[in-house]
Amino acid sequence: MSTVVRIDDVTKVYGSGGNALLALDHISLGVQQGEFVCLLGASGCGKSTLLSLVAGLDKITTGTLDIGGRHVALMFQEAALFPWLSVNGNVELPLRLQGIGKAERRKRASELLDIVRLGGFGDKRPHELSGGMRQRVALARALAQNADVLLMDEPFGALDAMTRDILHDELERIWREQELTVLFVTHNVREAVRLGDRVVLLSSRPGRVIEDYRINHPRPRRIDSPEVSGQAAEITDRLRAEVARHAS
Ligand SMILES: Nc1ncnc2c1ncn2[C@@H]1O[C@H](COP(=O)(O)OP(=O)(O)OP(=O)(O)O)[C@@H](O)[C@H]1O
Repeated sequence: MSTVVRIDDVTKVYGSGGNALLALDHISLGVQQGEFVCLLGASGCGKSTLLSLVAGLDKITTGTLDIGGRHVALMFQEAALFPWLSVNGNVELPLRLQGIGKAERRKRASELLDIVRLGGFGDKRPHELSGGMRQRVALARALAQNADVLLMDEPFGALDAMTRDILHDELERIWREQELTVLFVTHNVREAVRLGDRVVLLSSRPGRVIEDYRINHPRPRRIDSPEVSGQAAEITDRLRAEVARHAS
């Protein structure tokens, strides 16, 4: 297995002088090809910061971060679809930016919408869709970028539990079928254990890696299974201890 994302001793400081804020403190983390890694931690511990550094949206302060020139696609809690474009138009946008011609774009968008089980919805506008459907479109649009690594920042955080549960199943299926590498930020411990091959626990700010759990329960997992619940309880205890340590 090859390492797709290599983060070595990375520190991130926002601002400077008296306003300097240490967000990430000597983080080291490797993500292997095809791995599903969840980043978990208390609010403000730097999860989104780490994702934006991997995405190249911001610069590290010290250390090294190497993604070997690979392409990344990002997905956020809000689908951030263009409201004036149809579903097809939104999914086709990255294809258009890749210089793919109209007929091929339409064909590919249709395949991608089938993958996220939205076949037949291509002519709808984002406002005509539910929150879960909009996240499916956002996922199709991310897949259209043909990226090696999918970076997801609480993509299901705004959805109701049932919709989230269904999208966990869908994401797991797509991750396997498309052989994706996923780095997934959440503060939902059960969600992390439901989805991850690994759950990387960050300390309260400044973020440091305090545990790297390997989750070996067979897939597909149920979020309410005894295995997932048991491991989530163990990780929650560790997280609580960390938050309490930080607060004292
Ligand atoms: N652009 C920025 N400029 C200054 N400070 C920032 C910036 N972005 C984030 N921070 C600070 O860095 C710290 C880490 O923020 P970040 O959003 O990465 O945490 P998080 O773990 O994703 O939080 P949450 O779970 O609440 O979304 C916070 O204290 C935040 O206020």
